[in-house]
Amino acid sequence: MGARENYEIARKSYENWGIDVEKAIEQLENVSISIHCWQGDDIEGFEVTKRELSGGIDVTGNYPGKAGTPEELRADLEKALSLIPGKHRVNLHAIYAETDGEAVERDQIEPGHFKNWVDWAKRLEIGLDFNPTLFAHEKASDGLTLAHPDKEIRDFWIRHCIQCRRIGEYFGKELGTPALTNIWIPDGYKDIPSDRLTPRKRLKESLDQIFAVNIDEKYNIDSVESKLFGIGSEAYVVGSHEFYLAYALTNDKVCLLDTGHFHPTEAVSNKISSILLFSDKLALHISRPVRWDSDHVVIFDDELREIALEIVRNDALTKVRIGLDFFDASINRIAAWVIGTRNLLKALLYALLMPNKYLKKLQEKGNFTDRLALMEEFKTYPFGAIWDYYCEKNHVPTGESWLDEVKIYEKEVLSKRN
Ligand SMILES: C[C@H](O)[C@H](O)[C@@H](O)C(=O)CO
Ligand SMILES: [Mn+2]
Repeated sequence: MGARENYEIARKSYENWGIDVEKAIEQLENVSISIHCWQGDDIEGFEVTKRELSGGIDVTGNYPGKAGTPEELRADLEKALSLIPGKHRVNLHAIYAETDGEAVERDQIEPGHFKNWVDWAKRLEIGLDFNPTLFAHEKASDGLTLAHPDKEIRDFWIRHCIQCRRIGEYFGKELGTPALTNIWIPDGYKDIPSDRLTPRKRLKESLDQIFAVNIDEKYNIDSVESKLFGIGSEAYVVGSHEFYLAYALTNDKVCLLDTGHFHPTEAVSNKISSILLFSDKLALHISRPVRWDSDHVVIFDDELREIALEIVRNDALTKVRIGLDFFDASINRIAAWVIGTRNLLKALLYALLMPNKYLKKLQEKGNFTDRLALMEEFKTYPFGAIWDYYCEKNHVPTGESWLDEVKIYEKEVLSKRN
C-alpha cells in the first residue's frame, strides 16, 4: 500500500473523532522552528581570536566532519533543512560573525558582519534569530558578565548586547520577519553565596540599560533565558527562573524557557499555561537534559509531546517562539539537527491530531476514566501514516530514508574535511 492510501485510512480513524486532519496539516505547515546553528560546529564560531568554550556548558564527542567555515556551516544547515518538512528559521550566535580576517571585539560587532548570513537566508527565504555570546571570552573568565562587580566588564557586555539587538533588528528588516534576540548569561557562583541580591540588582540594571535602546518590535523581539545551574555555577545562578519571569512580565519582554534549565523532575510543559495566562508571548529552547543540562538531541518522548500538547491545546502556536538547543558531537551533526527537528514537528502533529476539545470536556465533567483511556489509545492511532504523508507533501524523505541522504553527504562532503 502507498503512503497516500495509508494516509486515507489513517485520516478516517481521526475523522471518526471529529478531527480535521487537513486543518492540522495546514497548521503545522505554518510553524517555523528556530534551528540553532551551533549544533553544526560544537559552538566554536568563527571569531578570528579562537577561544575555549566556557560559561558552564560543554560539548562532548569528536565525530568527524564538523563545519569549520561559515560556508561549510551554511551548506550543512541547508542539507539538514532539505530533510525537514516545512519552512524554518536559523538561530545564530554573535560568535558566528564574519569579519574578513580582522579581530573584532564583541562590543564592536555590527550588522555588516552578518551580511553573508542574511544573503543566504534571503536565498532560502527563511528568518534568522540571534543571541549575544557572553561566554568563551576572557571578560567572562570568572563566570560573571552582566552582573559583574567591575563596571568596566559590565559595560563591555552591555555594549555587546545592544549591538546584538541592532543585528537582530537588521535581520528583521532585511528578512521581513522579526528576529528573536535572546539573552542568556552564565553568571553565577560555584558555592553558596553570601549575598544573592547584589548580583541580581546589577543584572537588572544592566538589562535596563540594554533595553533602554529603543528598537522596533516589528524587527527585533527580546527574550531572556533563565537557568538553574551550570558547571561552576552549581550553587547559584544570578538569572534564575523567578528573576527572568518577573523581569519579562514587568518589562514586556519574552520569557524563554530552556527545557534543560530546571530541576530534573520539573516539567517545562507544566509552566506554559501559567505563563500564557499572564503574557501573550513565550519562547522555548527545546533540549533534552539527561541527569543535568546535557543538551542531548531531542527525542519523541513524553515531555516533548506534553510541551506540544500544551502549545496546541492552548491555541498558542502563534504566541510561542519554538527553538531548539542541543549540541551532540558524538553523532553526525546533520543527523542530530534532522532527528531533533523532525521529532519536534512530529510532536506538534501528534498534538494537533488529538481530540483536545473533547478531552477538555471530559475533564470538566470529572470523567477521568474516559480521559485517561482516550489519551492512552490515541498514542497508538495511525499517526505515522499522517506524518509520512506530511513529509511527502512537503517534498522531504519519509520514514528513515532521510538517513541515506545524510550518509551520502557524509561520504561526499564531510569525510573530505580536515
Ligand atoms: C549556546 C546557547 O546560547 C546556550 O545553550 C544557552 O541557550 C543555554 O541554554 C545555556 O545553557
Ligand atoms: Mn538554551
